Amino acid sequence: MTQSIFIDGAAGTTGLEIAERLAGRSEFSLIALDEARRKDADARREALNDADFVILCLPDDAAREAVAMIANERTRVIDASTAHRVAPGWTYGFPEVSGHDAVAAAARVSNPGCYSTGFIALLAPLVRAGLLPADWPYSCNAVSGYSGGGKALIERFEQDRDIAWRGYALTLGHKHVPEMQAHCGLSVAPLFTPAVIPAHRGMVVEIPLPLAAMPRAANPDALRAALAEFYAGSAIVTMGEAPASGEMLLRGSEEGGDQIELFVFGNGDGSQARLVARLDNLGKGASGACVQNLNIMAGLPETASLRL
Ligand SMILES: NC(=O)C1=CN([C@@H]2O[C@H](COP(=O)(O)OP(=O)(O)OC[C@H]3O[C@@H](n4cnc5c(N)ncnc54)[C@H](OP(=O)(O)O)[C@@H]3O)[C@@H](O)[C@H]2O)C=CC1
Ligand SMILES: CC(=O)N[C@@H](CCC(=O)OP(=O)(O)O)C(=O)O
Repeated sequence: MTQSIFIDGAAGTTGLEIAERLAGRSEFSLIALDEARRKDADARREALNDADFVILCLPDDAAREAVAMIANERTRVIDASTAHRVAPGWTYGFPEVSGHDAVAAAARVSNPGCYSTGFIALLAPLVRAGLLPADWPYSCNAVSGYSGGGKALIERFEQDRDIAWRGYALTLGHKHVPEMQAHCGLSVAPLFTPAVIPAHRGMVVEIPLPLAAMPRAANPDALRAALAEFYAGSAIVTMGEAPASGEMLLRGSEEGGDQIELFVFGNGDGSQARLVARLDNLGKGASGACVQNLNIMAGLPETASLRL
């Protein structure tokens, strides 16, 4: 039987990419609101309650408002915004880390933030295995393509070609920090330094580790082996090959995709390591993860219509 889907915020960056991925899927039918009605509260309320699955691609306040409009037990929700990522009653939509069964059974799924996806993919399995401490003050440095900031940041970067790097969250209160801390089980909030670069899409998230100074920390080879074992069998989370050239590149022309690649680099004596994740902020960082969660919730193969 065909299941109906309403993407609230379908005209935005994340919503458009989800619709592209779902085009041609016979298992789903899309409920669409035309341009004149896509922000009309009554039209949205009707669509939100008619759909089997709702995917929210909205700013946080509008996402909270949309959830409050759902007045039936049947409609299941995937929220791409930050509104519900540490909220009680919501399942964190990172199936590799939260568990596929939990996502499959959930009525309310919060899609992880793009930076958080890289951070949690790297750190959660290692802390859980006791190979890195849960009580260490981790740092995370990251760069994102400008599509991570939605329509407004895309317009800004495409109008001002002179911006070569944009550091932000300078007062250290980035909205992804609570989910990073909660879903890695850390007792101390990580210190997070994000920046935007003049590429449309793509991101690199890095956790530098002064292993020799850390209590209960394994060596880089053990960390790499543990991540490879944890994600063995996943077509989406993969281990990258150490580049023979000695450098990693993110190219502005890259088309992106729904995989995430993980790397563990270490120095000769194993006293320092760099955990690095490379992903597409619009892929596993947003739309690809929404479609993966939708597939799992609908009981379908998790990689259907993903860009692998
Ligand atoms: N871009 C990314 O890489 C990622 C984004 N996200 C999250 O996904 C969500 C969507 O982000 P993104 O697609 O980038 O943002 P965009 O700004 O590109 O799109 C948001 C869309 O929501 C629409 N909208 C705003 N308010 C309402 C409302 N009250 N009712 C109906 N529609 C409304 C906007 O309309 P209009 O077109 O008129 O402005 C716009 O089309 C956000 O919460 C974002 O944080 C999550 C992970 C990564
Ligand atoms: C480059 C850029 O601005 N990125 C966004 C995060 C994108 C993302 O993951 O969004 P949500 O957490 O809202 O879902 C930011 O840092 O606010």
